[in-house]
Amino acid sequence: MKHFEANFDGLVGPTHNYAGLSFGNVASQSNAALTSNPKDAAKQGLKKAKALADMGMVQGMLAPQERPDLHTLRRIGFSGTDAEVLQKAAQQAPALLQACCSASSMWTANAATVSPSADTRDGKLHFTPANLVDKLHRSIEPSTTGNILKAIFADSRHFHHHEHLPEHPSFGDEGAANHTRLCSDYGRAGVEVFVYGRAVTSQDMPAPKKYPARQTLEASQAVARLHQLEDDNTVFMQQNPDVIDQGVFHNDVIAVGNQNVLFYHEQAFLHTQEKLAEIQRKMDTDMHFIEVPTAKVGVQDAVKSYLFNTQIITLPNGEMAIIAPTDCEENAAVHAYLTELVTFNTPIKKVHYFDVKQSMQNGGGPACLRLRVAMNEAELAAVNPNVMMNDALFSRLNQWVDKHYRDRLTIADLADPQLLVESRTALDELTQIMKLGSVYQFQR
Ligand SMILES: N=C(N)NCCC[C@H](NC(=O)CCC(=O)O)C(=O)O
Repeated sequence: MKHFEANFDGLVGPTHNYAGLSFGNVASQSNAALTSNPKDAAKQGLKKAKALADMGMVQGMLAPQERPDLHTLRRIGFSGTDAEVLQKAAQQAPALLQACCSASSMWTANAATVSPSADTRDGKLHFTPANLVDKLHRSIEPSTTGNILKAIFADSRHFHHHEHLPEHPSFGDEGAANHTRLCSDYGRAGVEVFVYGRAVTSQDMPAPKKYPARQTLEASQAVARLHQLEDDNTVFMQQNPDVIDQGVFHNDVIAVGNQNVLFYHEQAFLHTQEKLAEIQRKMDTDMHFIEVPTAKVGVQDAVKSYLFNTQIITLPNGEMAIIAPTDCEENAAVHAYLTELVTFNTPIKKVHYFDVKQSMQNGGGPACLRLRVAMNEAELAAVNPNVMMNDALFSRLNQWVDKHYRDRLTIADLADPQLLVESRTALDELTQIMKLGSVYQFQR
């Protein structure tokens, strides 16, 4: 049976904006209050997804969430008509309104952790939506994320869905952004590497001092238990707290893996050599550990350019390619490194650059925009086909964006009741295009 790694990219929602909501995420904070362009943002994402489909990759799209989130605003005490709720929230608690308007679900690397069936004891593909408790605006995503994943991966003979972890900082879970699956072949049992920022139950372990560590060891262990992984195919590594304090708020900002390649910065982890040896011991093939030294690319350049928030994909011809943001091309040190990398003796042979600047300005690169789901043919055949990227879906979604999205959005616009109407109209139509059923609160 054939096996694939599919990428499911987050479709950028109609309220994409720059509110500076993510403390510890340098781009989000430094671009706060910029005017955004939701239409461009959605189209940049669609272009990247379509380009991967055209390279022969299996590519799907995940629907955005309902924003402004009137359900949450009402839950925290704003009442009246929808327009009144928006107006009162804007006047009395603008930060809460902004949190309820973020299009942050576009970064589907944070949607869930996914374990392919080759790794799990029950032989099913497991999903656990991330609770994202560290940030208010993200903590309101997991229930709808679960609805969307269930609407796409519906067949219980193949797919096993879990509830998100308890909503407490002890179980801070950021999903696939802190999880990398390594394997010799997508269909063979691999090694699932969970990278955490702090451990709650061992207070003497190092932790960042300035910025939050969003992922806990306890959350990673809980997901590994839920997904029925064996000790022999899991590795838990700690992220270097010093790099979290330099803006590496997720591990996928400093490391990325694919099959037998782990591409990471010299300063990414703690106890690096010991942990890499454990990975190698548990793998059934030789690993390529590609370590980028600080002397070639400093942490600041890595954070600015998102060198490691790149996708490493295996093309149908077996070669690997890197999908990088154009910001990597514009940074001299990073561009020089990538140009050299493809000449090394590793499976990575090409780099493709994509303009995803609307997302990058909020700290989301190509890898943040996608959730990886390794599947076999039978599982792929059970996926809702209406979310899979092809010529028809690409042109349908571009038309949909043209019809419903604004090309300019400021923070002040978030209270505009018309934006709510536009957003709901767009999402209602999208659920019909993607045949998702009623996944949103406003449809229930
Ligand atoms: N690295 C991965 N996988 N994902 C990137 C997520 C970026 C996101 N930015 C934001 O949520 C900013 C929203 C704002 O400020 O308006 C975050 O910090 O959670």
